[in-house]
Amino acid sequence: MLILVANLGSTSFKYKLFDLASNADTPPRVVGSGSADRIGQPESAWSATLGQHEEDGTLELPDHAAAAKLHLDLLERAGVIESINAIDAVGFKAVHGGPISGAVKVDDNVLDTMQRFADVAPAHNPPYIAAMRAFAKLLPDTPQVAAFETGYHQTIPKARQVYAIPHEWTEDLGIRRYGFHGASHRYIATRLAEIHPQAKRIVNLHLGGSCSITAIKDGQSVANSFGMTAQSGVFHNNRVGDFDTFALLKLFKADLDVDTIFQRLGKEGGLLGISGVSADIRDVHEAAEQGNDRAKLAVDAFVESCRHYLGAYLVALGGADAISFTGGIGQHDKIVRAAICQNLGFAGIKLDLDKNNTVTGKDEQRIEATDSQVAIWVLPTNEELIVARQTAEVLGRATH
Ligand SMILES: Nc1ncnc2c1ncn2[C@@H]1O[C@H](COP(=O)(O)OP(=O)(O)O)[C@@H](O)[C@H]1O
Ligand SMILES: CC(=O)OP(=O)(O)O
Ligand SMILES: [Mg+2]
Repeated sequence: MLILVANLGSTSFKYKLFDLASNADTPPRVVGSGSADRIGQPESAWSATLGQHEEDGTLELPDHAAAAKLHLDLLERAGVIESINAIDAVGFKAVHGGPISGAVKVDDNVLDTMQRFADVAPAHNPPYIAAMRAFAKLLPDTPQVAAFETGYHQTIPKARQVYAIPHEWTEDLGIRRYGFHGASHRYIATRLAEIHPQAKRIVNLHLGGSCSITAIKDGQSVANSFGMTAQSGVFHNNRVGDFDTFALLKLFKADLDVDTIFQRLGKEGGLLGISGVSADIRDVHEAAEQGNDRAKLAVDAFVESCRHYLGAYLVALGGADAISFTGGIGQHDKIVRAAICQNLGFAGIKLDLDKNNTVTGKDEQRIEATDSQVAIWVLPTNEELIVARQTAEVLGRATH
């Protein structure tokens, strides 16, 4: 069974094409994969692995649709599949389904619900809705599954779900913390259970275009930094993160209308807002190195934002056996990892700077000092594998 999993990140397009054997003991095989970064920027670097063959290049003015088309064409051209009609199902790492959580077959009700929540998921729901519609046109008979990110976080205790608001808003309108990045946090929890089974208390830092931190106890999510929406918690590439709701009153009084305020908080905040340079941390570091004070402030504030939740979750878990870094920044940014781990010896967390500097980001590596009580992992995430398994499950096929 060939399952294509589409991961439309806030800054990237990623996909994997899995061949899932009917035998549950055979692990899914990736027959093709690819990515494109800097979606929405002038130029994107893309790469693809198509069987034994690798290719890369650049794409001008990339959006998710252009990146998806490029990769589907490459799959056909490289002969990995004869035509896209060979794909048996498409799984989406969907984000906000409001009351719909976990994995479900995409139908009009799912699309309508995603549309109703598009206002609170502006960076994610619109491109997913567009992609689902585009695939339905291309492959009208191929089933689609949406694996909503909130599913993994259903184990978060109520006291960490509620906002301190009139309770009828929570009960009647569903205004509460949901948590996102469920596929990634679930993958890391599952993977660490295999390669580091002694680690029962884990803080996983998924830092990418969107950033979130999860406290994991015995494999389950018990806290996640995202709230009602994927704009909250640790701040993001260009989205605000945690913010004081009453500060909005000052913005209204400054004669800004609601749409403008939310547009700017959702597109001109985060790393971009503070630095004024870029939403991509690679550019922000470069500017900071050249002496740009706002760029340096953006990196420092980002690190503080991460340490805030790391500290909170160490308390929630009563200490950690392991912390792990994943996502584009988590896997590749040694400056951020080192700054987050600085002076945490009191909590048993000590980084080995040499290991931190030489880690590939593509392999599973440990970077703690020999006298650290807490393991520090850098782990490539594999959200697509989780979504492929969920897709097969929804469509009624047993998988490994
Ligand atoms: N080699 C790198 N070094 C440092 N940061 C990187 C690198 N590659 C990507 N990033 C950061 O990771 C972000 C993308 O992370 P990713 O997890 O792919 O994002 P998303 O899924 O949210 O689109 C980029 O915006 C950039 O800030
Ligand atoms: C919330 C979420 O899934 O974010 P992203 O796709 O940007 O990583
Ligand atoms: Mg992502």
